[in-house]
Amino acid sequence: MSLSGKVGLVTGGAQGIGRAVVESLLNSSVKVAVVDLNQEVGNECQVQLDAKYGEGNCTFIQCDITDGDKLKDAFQRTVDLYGRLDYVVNNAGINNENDWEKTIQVNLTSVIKGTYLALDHMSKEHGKSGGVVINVSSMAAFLHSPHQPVYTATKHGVIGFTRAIADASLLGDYGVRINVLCPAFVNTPLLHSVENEANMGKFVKFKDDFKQSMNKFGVLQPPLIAEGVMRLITDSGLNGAVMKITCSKGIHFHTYEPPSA
Ligand SMILES: NC(=O)C1=CN([C@@H]2O[C@H](COP(=O)(O)OP(=O)(O)OC[C@H]3O[C@@H](n4cnc5c(N)ncnc54)[C@H](O)[C@@H]3O)[C@@H](O)[C@H]2O)C=CC1
Ligand SMILES: CCCCCC(=O)/C=C/[C@H]1[C@H](O)CC(=O)[C@@H]1CCCCCCC(=O)O
Repeated sequence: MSLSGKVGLVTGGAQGIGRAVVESLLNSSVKVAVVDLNQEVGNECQVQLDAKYGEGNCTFIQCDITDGDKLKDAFQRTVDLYGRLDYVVNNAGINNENDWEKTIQVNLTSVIKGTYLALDHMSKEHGKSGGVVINVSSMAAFLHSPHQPVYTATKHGVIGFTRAIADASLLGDYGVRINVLCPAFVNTPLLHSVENEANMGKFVKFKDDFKQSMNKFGVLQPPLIAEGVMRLITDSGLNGAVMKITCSKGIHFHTYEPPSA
């Protein structure tokens, strides 16, 4: 399936999982907007991606996704620059049990806003030609973590929201497939935040337990997560899917029992 000529937007795309996703999209000839808070890492990312993939294929847009107006502008700038929008990956996330309200804003509220903005630009309801949204949750949504109660809550929320809006898209014939991705531990800068009291708050005292869990379950590399994202984009049968990625089982899907009367 050729993705050439398509346009993607990835939040938190300047490093970690988001950066790997951006590179997979560029490798498939998709033009990409890299939306990220971090100006310095974003500039560095732009220079490296221009050198590797050629200028004009991606653009870094500095944006705090918790600022609704700025997020709206980032979407509009992407469409103004590349003429359309086909794929949105709501990936940016933080781990901060101290400032837990911020964690809810970044990990859940902004994912909801990003999904609604994606629909504004892609839904047939608005005369657009459809697309795919992928929201990044975590295996923390399945294995409740004593180190991260609010992080865990946000990741549960992302799954609930995504499954419900995916059903709405199907019922309303929006032409947009909306899926959720739940990785286990991934080797990115986020994982190092487990050491910091500033991030973990009073739960920092459980950091050894957290590290034991990483040793037990293993740590994935970002390109495998990007492979999962590409599958969610290219498999036209997937809507409301909950993809899990773990060391033990690789890429697989969560199945839910059908509701009984
Ligand atoms: N690393 C891991 O073990 C796992 C990560 N995840 C999820 O994957 C996603 C990506 O995480 P990583 O790549 O590991 O993290 P990371 O910390 O390496 O990268 C996150 C990126 O998001 C950006 N960002 C943070 N707050 C932002 C804001 N307000 N506005 C715009 N950009 C912002 C950062 O500047 C950074 O470039 C997150 O949603 C995370 O919860 C899920 C499961 C495991
Ligand atoms: C320092 C914060 C990084 C947060 C990254 C993340 O989302 C981690 C999630 C783990 C959470 O801390 C505890 C968990 O349950 C999550 C990962 C669990 C991996 C289970 C793998 C199971 C399997 O291999 O079958």
